Amino acid sequence: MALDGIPKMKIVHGDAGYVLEDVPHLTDFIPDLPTYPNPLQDNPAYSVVKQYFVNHDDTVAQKIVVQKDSTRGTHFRRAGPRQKVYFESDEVQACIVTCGGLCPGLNTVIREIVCGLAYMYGVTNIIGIEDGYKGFYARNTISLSPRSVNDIHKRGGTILNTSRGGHVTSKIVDSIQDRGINQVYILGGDGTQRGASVIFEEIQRRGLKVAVAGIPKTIDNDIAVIDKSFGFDTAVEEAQRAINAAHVEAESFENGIGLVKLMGRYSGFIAMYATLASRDVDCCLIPESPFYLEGPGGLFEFMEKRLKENGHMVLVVAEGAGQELIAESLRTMNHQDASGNKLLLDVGLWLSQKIKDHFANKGKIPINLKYIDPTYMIRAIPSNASDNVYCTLLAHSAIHGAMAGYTGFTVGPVNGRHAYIPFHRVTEKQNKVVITDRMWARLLSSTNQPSFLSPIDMEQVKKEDEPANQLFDQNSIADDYHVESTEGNNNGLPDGSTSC
Ligand SMILES: Nc1ncnc2c1ncn2[C@@H]1O[C@H](COP(=O)(O)OP(=O)(O)OP(=O)(O)O)[C@@H](O)[C@H]1O
Ligand SMILES: O=P(O)(O)OC[C@H]1O[C@](O)(CO)[C@@H](O)[C@@H]1O
Ligand SMILES: [Mg+2]
Repeated sequence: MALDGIPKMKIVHGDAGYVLEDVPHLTDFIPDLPTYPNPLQDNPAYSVVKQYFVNHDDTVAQKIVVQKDSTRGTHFRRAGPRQKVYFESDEVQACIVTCGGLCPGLNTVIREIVCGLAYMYGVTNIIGIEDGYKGFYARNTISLSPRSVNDIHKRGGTILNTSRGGHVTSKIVDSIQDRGINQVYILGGDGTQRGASVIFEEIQRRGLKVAVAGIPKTIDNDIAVIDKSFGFDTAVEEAQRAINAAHVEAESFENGIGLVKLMGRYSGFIAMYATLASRDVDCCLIPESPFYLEGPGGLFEFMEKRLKENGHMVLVVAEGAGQELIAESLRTMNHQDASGNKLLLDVGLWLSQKIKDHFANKGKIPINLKYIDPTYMIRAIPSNASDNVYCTLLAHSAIHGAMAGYTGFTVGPVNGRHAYIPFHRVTEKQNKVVITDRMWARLLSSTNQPSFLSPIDMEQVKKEDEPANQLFDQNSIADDYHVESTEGNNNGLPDGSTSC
């Protein structure tokens, strides 16, 4: 339950600075719940697996690059099936809801929750809530079975539909209670996980035996703690097609410029990875790295040089880049969508016009600019093979956690191992590209673009940047965050927040 807006944390301390940031369990607020043997032990597919069940005290380390004298640091509870479960198969009434924007793989996760519950735990009562959170109280539900979801993973979008806004906690929990739902699987981004957290708190306050499991979804990859979000790889792959087209167009005309706008409201991961993967991009602009157009060291100077050298160039811009520059030139109001997310000004159109105006000036070279905006194309497609496997593991981890009585958690890989992470850890901040980290340096050295930072700016940025996870980059200095940023308690949390 929240105290001054801060959720109560379940922290366990161990030797050598070991800290477990645990997730809630139904028995925390409903004592004496009966347990049952896990039906998986009799499942022919799983019964042969040596050590199939996860040990009760298995945890996953957040920081795996360590030094001789390092403390052990923060850990999360390892995901996976437990010996004992807190639900009998025919007692389970599960529901699934998808919220926020689309993302490749949503249908795969839905399919695998339905099939996983049915095939691993013999659960048959599963319903889909349509249209996101508001569907809890505004729409009828749809019944889901392995048969009805059999080939949905081949389709983009979500068969349940999704929405932004419309989260009224009390009405959602009333609906959960009235329908007798006792496992809630919620797929969505940071906003959705915030919504899931307050649903969990209300369920806990009412003392209901209902497990709430969040499955993080966003192509922006802006969810903290987890290695990466599903659909991200698919989106990066699809972005290659747009970049290829931009390159072909640019190459085929004198002083051709291909400009591609990619998604990324606050985080430039898609633009950064699409650029690194393509090798055809001359300059990548992301929200985390401020840039400027005119004067020495600016974008236009770089473009003139590149066009002189190569006769063409490709620019990739993340939708959230340069917002302050556009706002300055357009003096626009601050608009929001139904979920309260800032509505962005179109950097692609703005930049196209600025580039055209610049090169139209007397004495400048004539250019051929082609602007490609594949925004929704990269997220409205089915997930690729590796995302499909990832989605399956996420669904299974969520099911195992809920069946084992864990609740109020988001599931996701931390350093490659699936873990149960308390909601507040994935919602307290967003994952961003750290421009003082090695991955951004790799990009700068691969495109050879300017950093747009003066030596003074660089010092400032180094001081300000809080390293976050960088997509499996185990060598990243970002991993040092949890030691360097702690004061006193060495667990990455504010002092005084360690009581359990
Ligand atoms: N603080 C909050 N408390 C309760 N509900 C919230 C909160 N923030 C967002 N939500 C709800 O979560 C849902 C999804 O939020 P949002 O539109 O921000 O997308 P998201 O989950 O962050 O996904 P995306 O990756 O597309 O941004 C909406 O229904 C919104 O009302
Ligand atoms: O147009 P919609 O559906 O609100 O979604 C756009 C947003 O969704 C995201 O893909 C995920 O948050 C952002 O990159 C983008 O700004
Ligand atoms: Mg969001």
